Amino acid sequence: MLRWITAGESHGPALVAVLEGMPAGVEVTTEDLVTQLGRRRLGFGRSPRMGFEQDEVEILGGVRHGKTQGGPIAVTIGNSEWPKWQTVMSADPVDPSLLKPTGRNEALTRPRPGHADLPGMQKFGFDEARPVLERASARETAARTALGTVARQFLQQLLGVQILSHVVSIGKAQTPEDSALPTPDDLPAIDESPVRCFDARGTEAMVAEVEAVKEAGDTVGGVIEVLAYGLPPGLGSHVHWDRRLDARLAAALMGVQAMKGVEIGDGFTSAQRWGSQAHDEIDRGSGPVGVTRRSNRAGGLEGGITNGEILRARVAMKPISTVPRALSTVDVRTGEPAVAIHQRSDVCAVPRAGVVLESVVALVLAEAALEKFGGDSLGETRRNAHAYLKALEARWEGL
Ligand SMILES: Cc1cc2nc3c(=O)[nH]c(=O)nc-3n(C[C@H](O)[C@H](O)[C@H](O)COP(=O)(O)O)c2cc1C
Ligand SMILES: C=C(O[C@@H]1CC(C(=O)O)=C[C@@H](OP(=O)(O)O)[C@H]1O)C(=O)O
Repeated sequence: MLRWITAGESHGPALVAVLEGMPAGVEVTTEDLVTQLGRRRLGFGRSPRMGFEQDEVEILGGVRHGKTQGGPIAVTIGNSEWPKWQTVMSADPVDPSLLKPTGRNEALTRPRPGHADLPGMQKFGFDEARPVLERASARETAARTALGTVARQFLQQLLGVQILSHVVSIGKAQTPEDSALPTPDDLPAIDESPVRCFDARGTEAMVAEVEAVKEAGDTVGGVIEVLAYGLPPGLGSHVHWDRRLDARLAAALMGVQAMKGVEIGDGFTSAQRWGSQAHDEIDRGSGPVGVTRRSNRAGGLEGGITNGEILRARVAMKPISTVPRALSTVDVRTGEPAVAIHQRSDVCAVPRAGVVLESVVALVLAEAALEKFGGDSLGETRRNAHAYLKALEARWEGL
């Protein structure tokens, strides 16, 4: 069983993350984490905070001399902005005279439509939004990105699995329909693109969209596609709803702040097709286990089980709810109409959300791989995986 948990607030001293159940012997370094966290800070439309805040990553446990040890892996990501927030976010009681109701101390009583502010205040009985937004904030995604990096390393070292993502659309600006699917060879191009879009035609239109939105004092969402190459058939299971890998991927993807829709493979388009045009016909072929598909409309999953094709999941991200041209709300202190809180925010976080989605997919796939193959060390898991793949191939011998 693989388990992951995070703690920490957006403006607290640090985020904390623990990954339990990773076998020993997986190569991972602080530098690997820094690389993925760096990708999360990039992208056109990002918040000013991404420009000045640093992710101060430290591996506190579970890794020694660049290899996992089999115990829980503990990571902290310090918030370099913490000194400015020490009083507001102090864990211990502070002298009330230090909490003058100005600047950072101002009570956040004008909840933002679309953020967790109002339902969080109602649920927990808070009279302002600070305690809600601190934990709802997508700052937390840095912690999942760090843990996802360990999962990504494991999958890569186990079976050469590669996980990547690209931006399919921002607002109405999209990658042309006939664009080829990006492959691991395209990774540098995707990472260097301002919107991490594979197709240059799409990139230009998307940059223009973000610029127009910014100019209008608005925000915009979009669609990101996550791809996993090199997965074997047989991860996940059809036998029960909570073992189905499509269900587990959807939960993990929707568990990322602001994600409002998940589509596996051709998902919604398939609902408009007839069956003969919706499925992936099977051939004997040169694939690693003796069969291939004529298409991949299912996105690599049938019956909640990987089928050996490329895994494809598309995720819809809503526009950021901290809209500069502030939206109408009610001040919960006075009951009067008001404009919602706004200090700063991302105009569009779609490009930088891609690495977060890749990371949660990596965690779910690593968990599914460990269920299938077991093992306390990478070597053992790998031996088990290779024996399984050999047996699948042997199925066709003499036929
Ligand atoms: C990478 C990333 C960056 C985000 N940046 C912001 C932001 O700057 N301002 C904001 O209001 N929401 C931002 N969000 C979205 C909020 O965290 C999210 O809308 C909020 O927690 C409410 O959750 P929900 O949208 O899932 O309902 C971001 C989300 C992600 C994934
Ligand atoms: C800090 C990060 O994202 C933050 C996510 C976020 C939100 O409401 O989700 C709001 C913004 O923070 P602030 O309100 O302090 O400007 C983003 O910058 C990060 O991703 O590291």
